[in-house]
Amino acid sequence: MELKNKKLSEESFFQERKEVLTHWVTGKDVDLQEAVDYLKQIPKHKNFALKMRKAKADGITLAQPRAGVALVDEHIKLLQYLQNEGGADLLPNTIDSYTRQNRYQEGQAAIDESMRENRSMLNGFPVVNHGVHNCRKVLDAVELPLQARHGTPDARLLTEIIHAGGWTSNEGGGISYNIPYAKSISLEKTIRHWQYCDRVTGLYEEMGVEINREPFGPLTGTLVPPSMSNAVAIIEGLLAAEQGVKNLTLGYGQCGNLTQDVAAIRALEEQATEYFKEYGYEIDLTTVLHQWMGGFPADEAKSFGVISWGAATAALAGATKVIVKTPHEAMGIPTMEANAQGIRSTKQTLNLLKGQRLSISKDLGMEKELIKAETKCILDKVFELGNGDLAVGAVKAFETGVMDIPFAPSNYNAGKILPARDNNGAVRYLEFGNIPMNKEIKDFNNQLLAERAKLEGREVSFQMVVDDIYAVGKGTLVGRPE
Ligand SMILES: CC[C@H]1O[C@@H](n2cnc3c(N)ncnc32)[C@H](O)[C@@H]1O
Repeated sequence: MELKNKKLSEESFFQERKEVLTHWVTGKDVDLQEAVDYLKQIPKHKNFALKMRKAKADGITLAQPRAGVALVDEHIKLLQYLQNEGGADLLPNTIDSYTRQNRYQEGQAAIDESMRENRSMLNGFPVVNHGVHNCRKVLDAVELPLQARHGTPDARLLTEIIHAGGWTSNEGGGISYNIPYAKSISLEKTIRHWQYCDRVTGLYEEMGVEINREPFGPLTGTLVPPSMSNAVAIIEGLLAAEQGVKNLTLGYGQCGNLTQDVAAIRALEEQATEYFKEYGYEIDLTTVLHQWMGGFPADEAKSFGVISWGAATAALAGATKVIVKTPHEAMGIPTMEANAQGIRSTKQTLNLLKGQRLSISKDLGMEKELIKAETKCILDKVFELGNGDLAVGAVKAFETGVMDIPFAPSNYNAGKILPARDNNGAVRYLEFGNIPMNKEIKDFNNQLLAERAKLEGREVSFQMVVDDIYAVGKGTLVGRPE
């Protein structure tokens, strides 16, 4: 399987598709033309791509939770509650861990057990087991667009089923659903799997159905420097565009310093637009900010502080969408009620900030240019490593540590990078590993960390990283020495 960043040919795609649809019995219900006809009759207010485009045009930030349980009827009740009591603008279908690993047999066993126990024995909705018609049943039961949110390295059958089932958005990507989610699956494999997923989206677009794609921005969600996550987002956006994807939401995980987070979202949108233009792709681009993805305070009142801060950051950045956390984040899967509270808290803050934006200050402008310069250093090297082929370059970039995600479980990740916060809480590179930043950028990062060390009366060290990882859960942003 020679990997290249080239639109899959009809012949090779449909050849592969025959096999993909046999991965589980529910694949037999996927019929492309029947699905297109079904998708074309879905009311417009239930199309994810249309709703994202309108939100961007209206300059508003939409709120979307995560949510998923094992059984169809309970899942419907949950989504209806988040729609009606939470006030969600978009609905998720968070998919369970068995499905994410293509372990459908165990998914079925857990469904059976959930029915016996009358409670969800899965941490999400096992969409492959439930199949196309149950996806449509879920869509019929709500008044909002639906998206699949998961962490699936091989999402080919999942993608076929959700779109035939009327869900008009899919999260993920060959890098963003591998490096943070898997231990020993090669990037060649997952980038190729996600070229297939994107080609499915491209095919629907060519047949007149708009489908939204959203690479997974936050990655490990643990102090990921904005330029590294923006580089991954832009790469996955370009790979998707080559397969015919037209409607893209690029994402970013909130780090906590307002200037840096707003700068990161603005840099992402501007730089992605520059790359799409340079490579000749017409993309309907929107952005999403994920509320803080790191450790949360256990105290529910404190968690609302974190949630509201994420909502405010998304609004002031002008992000098209914000992914909502809940006051149960420190415990695990939230109850329906806690999930709805997270949405209501978020919407209250979004409404208070409606129309407000962080004005372009000197600091904001400088931070945005820094992030774009750092991201360019990375992407230039990726294209060089691939001799111009982005897919090949991405694989080689991880092999050589040119791209490196902090705290990722994957054996394909170098793990030489170390992040830490500067005195204002902005995430900086403490160790660059093999990441190809120029001297000016390295000196600037080192200087900011040295300033923190001086203030704290300690050396720049790994202890800062550890302290920053626990800080938010303990109630601060910067992990100051005790
Ligand atoms: C990406 C990780 C995030 O997804 C959340 N999450 C994972 N599975 C579910 C789920 N089934 N329902 C609600 N939230 C969920 C988890 O709490 C964490 O905030």
